[in-house]
Amino acid sequence: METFYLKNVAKYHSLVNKLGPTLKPRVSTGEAGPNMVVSARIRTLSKDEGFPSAIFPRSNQENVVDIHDLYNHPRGIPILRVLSLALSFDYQVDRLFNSESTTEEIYQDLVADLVQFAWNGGIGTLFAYGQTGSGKTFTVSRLEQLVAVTLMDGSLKGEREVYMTIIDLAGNAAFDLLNERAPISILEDSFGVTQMVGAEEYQVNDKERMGELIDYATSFRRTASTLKNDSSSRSHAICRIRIRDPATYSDGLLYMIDLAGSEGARDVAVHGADRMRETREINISLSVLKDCIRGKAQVDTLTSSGSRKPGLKLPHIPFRQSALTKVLKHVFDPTSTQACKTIVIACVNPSLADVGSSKNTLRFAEMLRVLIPATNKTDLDPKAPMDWTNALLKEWIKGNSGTPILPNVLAPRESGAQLLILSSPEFEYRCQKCPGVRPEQARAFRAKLWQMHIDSQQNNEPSKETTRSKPTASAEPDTILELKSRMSSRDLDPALSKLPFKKRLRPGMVVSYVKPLERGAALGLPDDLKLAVLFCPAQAIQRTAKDPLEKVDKPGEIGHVNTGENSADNGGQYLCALLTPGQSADAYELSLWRQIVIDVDWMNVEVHLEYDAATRYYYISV
Ligand SMILES: Nc1ncnc2c1ncn2[C@@H]1O[C@H](COP(=O)(O)OP(=O)(O)OP(=O)(O)O)[C@@H](O)[C@H]1O
Repeated sequence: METFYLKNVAKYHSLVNKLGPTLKPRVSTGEAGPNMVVSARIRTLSKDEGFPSAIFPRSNQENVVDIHDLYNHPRGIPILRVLSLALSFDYQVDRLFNSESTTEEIYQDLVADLVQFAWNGGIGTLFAYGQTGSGKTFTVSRLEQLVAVTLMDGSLKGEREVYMTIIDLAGNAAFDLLNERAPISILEDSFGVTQMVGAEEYQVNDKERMGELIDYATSFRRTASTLKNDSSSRSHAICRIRIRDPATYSDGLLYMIDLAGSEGARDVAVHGADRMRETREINISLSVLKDCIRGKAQVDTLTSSGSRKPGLKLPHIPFRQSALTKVLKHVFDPTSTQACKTIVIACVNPSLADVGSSKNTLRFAEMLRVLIPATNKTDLDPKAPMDWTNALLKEWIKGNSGTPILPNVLAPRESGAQLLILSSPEFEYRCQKCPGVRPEQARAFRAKLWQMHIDSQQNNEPSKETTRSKPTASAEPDTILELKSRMSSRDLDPALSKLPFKKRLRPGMVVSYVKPLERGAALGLPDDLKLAVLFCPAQAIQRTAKDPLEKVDKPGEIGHVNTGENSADNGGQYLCALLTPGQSADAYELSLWRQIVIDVDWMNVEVHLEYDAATRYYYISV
């Protein structure tokens, strides 16, 4: 085929030049949601490749590209496929970067906001997807360096601690790229939290150090040569940046993922059976990823577009089906209450020789776009923010802020539900972007929205009934409400309650604890934090962090996890997550990332908590 293309380069140019500029415009049936941007980057075409460019950004319609493929007609005269199958090869994304766009432009347009979002406590995820040699590593590695600069140059407001972990996944096996590619395990603990067991996490304080770690990890990435790329990445590389706010102990997360190249069967045929199997595994994990990204976007759309109904059956998100999506559980888990934003960069090589793969990549990108249908609903409750579309929300902001909080700045595309789950630093940051808005006004405005939401849910008796219903051990939950109803910390076996609680410690149990003063001070914990959820025995996560560059052992550097140096018996310690007081009395928020090790001796008593889906808080039940 490549010979055919090369022989007909002149013919191809003349056919493309004859095409008029106006092809039938693409018509969107809705608008993109605020939490997902699907973009495409057309890589620069090197002259040495010898093929003309076959991908053409449409001049009269933004973010649409046409691919013109040459067809070897049986009568012997090559024709453009696009003429015989009009509209077959045009694709639309949310944001298109042409071959002149630099990675710096992509960063400014898409990624800078994602970094700010994670800095403010959200979960930001960036994927680079595309066939081998399409520029994924080129794009992600430069973006990582730019992220390092932003995180470390002091331009973001507030104090944060930054931690990095970099792993790669080949099939279902996982390896630590900051520890000489040592094998690690991706496990879900009994509390349902995914742990990268054995992976090291490093605190970083300057951009040089971050850059060194990124380069060090790259040198351990698994690569092999393909027809398209001399050193093709045959694994998914995941860089996780955890951004801790020491004032609140909450974590924002930024994932930057350079996916393995999707190779066609033609490319791997010359490499034998092992390579075929490897390619099959990569393609399966990419397919699961597509289902998860799409499923999550559908769930977001259904639960936040104003069309959510109680008991609504939500799409299944198969995040347990591959190691890649398991690591990203809290991005895809529909029960996650942390706000998430996702960016996909579909990378394509514009060469005519690659049209087949480019079409696949752009088709994949299009499939990830879940559009929010235009709605003219009239039955939305004006007192229930969960129901509000973006238009209603903007109206409310305009009429209620009292200060000049601009609707387009606070909620450019969000629905009411999406604004509610935005982290408070992000909410306040957006308010303060409006001239003249003070921090206390921003906080008060958020409280006003939340109060309205809580009031609206309290009037909604049937939903309360559902959320408080008895847990059942059988059958997978189908809806968010049903799932939340099982989020009680009570032991499912009432007979066990007769035993002293220290004899029946189990993951998921909530305990109150009193820490000896000097230990509390050493951990830097505020005095009011006295409830915690047990995860697992401390020895299950004990480790030391080895600095891969300086070869120095740094015990206990991971997060603020105390590895129990003062304890005589490690079996008497549990890794726990803290519960922090919420906005209303007796309400608590679960901070999954604020983990500490607690001695059993410090524990006082078991506390029963019930999750209330309406307010998204845990309440002490008597
Ligand atoms: N936008 C670009 N401008 C200039 N050169 C580029 C660009 N994108 C990629 N390249 C070059 O193309 C080659 C392949 O890029 P890269 O290794 O990033 O591809 P990849 O998609 O990560 O491939 P694989 O999946 O096989 O790892 C590299 O030599 C890279 O420098």
